[in-house]
Amino acid sequence: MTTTTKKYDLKELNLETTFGGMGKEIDRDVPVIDLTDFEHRRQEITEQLWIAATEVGFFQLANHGLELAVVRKAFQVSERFFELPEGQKSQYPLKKGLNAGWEFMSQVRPSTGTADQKESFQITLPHMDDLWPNQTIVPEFHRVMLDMEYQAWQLGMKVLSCFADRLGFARDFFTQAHDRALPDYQSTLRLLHYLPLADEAGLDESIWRAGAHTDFDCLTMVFQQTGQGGLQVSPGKDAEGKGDEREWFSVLPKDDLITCNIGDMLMRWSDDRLKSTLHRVRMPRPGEYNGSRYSLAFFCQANKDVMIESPQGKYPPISARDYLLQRIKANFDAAAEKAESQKQ
Ligand SMILES: O=C(O)CCC(=O)C(=O)O
Ligand SMILES: [Fe+2]
Repeated sequence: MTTTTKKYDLKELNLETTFGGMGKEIDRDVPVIDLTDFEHRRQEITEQLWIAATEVGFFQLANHGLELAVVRKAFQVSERFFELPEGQKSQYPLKKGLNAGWEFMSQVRPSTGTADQKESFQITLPHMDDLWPNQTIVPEFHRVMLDMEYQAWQLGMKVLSCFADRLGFARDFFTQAHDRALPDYQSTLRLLHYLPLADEAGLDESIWRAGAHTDFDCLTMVFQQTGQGGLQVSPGKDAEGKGDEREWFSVLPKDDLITCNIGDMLMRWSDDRLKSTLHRVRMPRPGEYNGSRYSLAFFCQANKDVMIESPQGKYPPISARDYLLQRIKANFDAAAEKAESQKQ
């Protein structure tokens, strides 16, 4: 088991350093919540979301209204992007601290201390000026991703409006806090490509497609493709010191379901009533499909100038800007420091 001993300012980050081990696998179902006829069934759906989010922290949305054709197109275009030669992709480098642009194996999770085996391209609308591949480089990229980003945002706000109701906030509280029209908007659509594995590769327990972590945001919506598994969830983030006794269950990917989880911002905003849940993406094991895995994730991250204030004062107020910056720094600085020291 690999653990790092670094001390962070945020409670969430110090906890994360204790989560890196394999643990043991259990079977558990993720609650599936059917959004059919949302406006008429709002109350019932809110109850189901609340139970799933307070008890498990993970749930899947069915009949959510986000067209499958849009999602499939976004996957296609994302694959076209990742197929580009490295020299071309590096024209769109990740902007430090802004969640915009392309990175390759640069995310080191505090839980594992090793780089995630993946590349990603992040879309955060206010920072994209020079980052859109044009029509000849990846046809339709801009149009398809804008459409996907908008539809994901709309659905995210619908789900968050249910949590707002239940928390006693105005129904549009989170929509205001994630205002797409403002320059400090910082919700992110992330295209992910987990690298294929060589056939002869054995199992290295310190290497992960995505090391164990909780998300920084309010709500994450992950789109996955049938047959490309690996996402695992550990219920009960707060049970510290479990080491290899920590339990993990796998989430079965399905094209028409959206896998959602609560992130740390919403956990703070709800005085820990809503659970931000630990998860990871494991490597394929010998004999399993070991080709590329693609996923798309939309992170509902409150606008920079919004203050995250926990109603019962469990956490000191912090701006969404400062909160996110600390989390990004903890994930990306290790790789940057290493690259810098290799240059010297
Ligand atoms: O790709 C996945 O299935 C999960 C991705 C994830 O957890 C993340 O990017 O935060
Ligand atoms: Fe995540």
